[in-house]
Amino acid sequence: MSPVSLAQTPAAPAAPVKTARARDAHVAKQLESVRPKSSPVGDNDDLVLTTYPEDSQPIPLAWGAAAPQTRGPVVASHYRDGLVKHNSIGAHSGQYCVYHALAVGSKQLDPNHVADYTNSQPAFSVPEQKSWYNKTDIVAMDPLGHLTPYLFDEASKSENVDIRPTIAITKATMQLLELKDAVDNNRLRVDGRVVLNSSGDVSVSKVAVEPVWYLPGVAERFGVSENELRRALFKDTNGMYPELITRPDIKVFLPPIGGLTVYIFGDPAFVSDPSKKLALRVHDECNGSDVFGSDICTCRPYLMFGIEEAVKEAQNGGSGVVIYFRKEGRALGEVTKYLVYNARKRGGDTADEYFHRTECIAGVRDMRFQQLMPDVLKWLGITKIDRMLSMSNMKHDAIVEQGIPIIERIPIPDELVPPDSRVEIDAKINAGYFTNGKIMNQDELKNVQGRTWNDVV
Ligand SMILES: Nc1nc2c(ncn2[C@@H]2O[C@H](COP(=O)(O)OP(=O)(O)OP(=O)(O)O)[C@@H](O)[C@H]2O)c(=O)[nH]1
Ligand SMILES: [Zn+2]
Repeated sequence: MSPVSLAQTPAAPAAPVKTARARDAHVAKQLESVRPKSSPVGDNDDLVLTTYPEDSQPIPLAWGAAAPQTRGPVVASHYRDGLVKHNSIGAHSGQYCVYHALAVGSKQLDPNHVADYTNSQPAFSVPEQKSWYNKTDIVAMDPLGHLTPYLFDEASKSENVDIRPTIAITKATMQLLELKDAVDNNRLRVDGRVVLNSSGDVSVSKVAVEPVWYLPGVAERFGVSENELRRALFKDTNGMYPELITRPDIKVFLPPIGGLTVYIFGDPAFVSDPSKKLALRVHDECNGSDVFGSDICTCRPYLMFGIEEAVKEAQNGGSGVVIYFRKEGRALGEVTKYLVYNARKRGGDTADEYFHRTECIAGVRDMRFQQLMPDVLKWLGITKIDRMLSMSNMKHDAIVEQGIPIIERIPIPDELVPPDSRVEIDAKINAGYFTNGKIMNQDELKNVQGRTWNDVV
């Protein structure tokens, strides 16, 4: 197998190849040098390990350009003519790209399947924003990702490439026991518009977003150079994406990570209307609590409180937004989180040691890095947040740093803090989370104790 060495990385893109026919011959010749000659897993003559600028003719993609057609589509797929024409590194659908590969590999999916998007168009419109058309406001999602089948259908056909949406917009009715309880106990009223009936069914508009990173912009948010970011992404994923190194001309990367979902209560048009009040909860995934009700943290109760407050804001003539990010266990994953739980329960679960236990195992206490989170707020056209349903200083600072003021911060009410999660909440408050109550010192935190294994069993 001929190795693809970093030394082959060209300093700058070569002059473009003129005609399609000449280009194809040129590409075939160039790609010969990077084809594996033999492989322990069989005949791989048709595989290309990576591409180089001089082999390629990417479809133009000018991130932040002033109009959709000058901006151009995000093209990641190597199928059809995509090998030569792709303008993005990585594959669609975040972490689910691997399932796509399994479907193709197990011959259940034709890789050249052409999607039929009939009737899949957005169920409501998100008003176009200035932030969609500059290089700095939005760097972690494609602001045109919901419009691709309509804006770039022609390009998809004429260029013979796969251009896929990365955003989808729909509507639903939500049924949650906590919302029924809120109606039963007169915290929410039935208005037939937002709260539909006495069962507490709620009308919601929602948006699913897959990650699309503009690498220079992401690097800037993290205060590193684009090259440092590319090298880290390449090396730390054990070389999963050689084009991060071999294609400095390609600026967009579809990372294999979870996306986000926006839940909007009330009229979606009000979200970007500064004359209407906005309540917002930004929530990071905690499957154990959010779905399965573990009482070791405040996640589900704060999420439910956030939804209830968002619904109230919508009923009061404003709107409410809840954004759910797939960043399980502070983006460390559930395995790390459970290892930390064990270490906490075996080591005396006190609030003064709460973050230290995660640091011991993961090396850091948190990998959520909220710097990219505000992009979706800008995409929605949010210019201020009247009521922020979060105590997190990291979320607060990231939003304010991106120029969106937060008028009021609302902590989780004490009565909603579950039995075993006092440790978490007091440790967080000591570490800088917002509170209207007492901030304990390190000594006092030693006395805030969670369950031990003996209590759990
Ligand atoms: N690694 C680790 N993650 C945890 C632990 N407890 C909760 N989490 C994760 O921490 C994150 C909590 O996110 P959010 O519910 O958005 O809350 P927050 O950012 O801490 O702050 P608030 O907005 O004030 O609730 C989720 O990703 C949880 O899965 C823990 O002990 N260890
Ligand atoms: Zn949790």
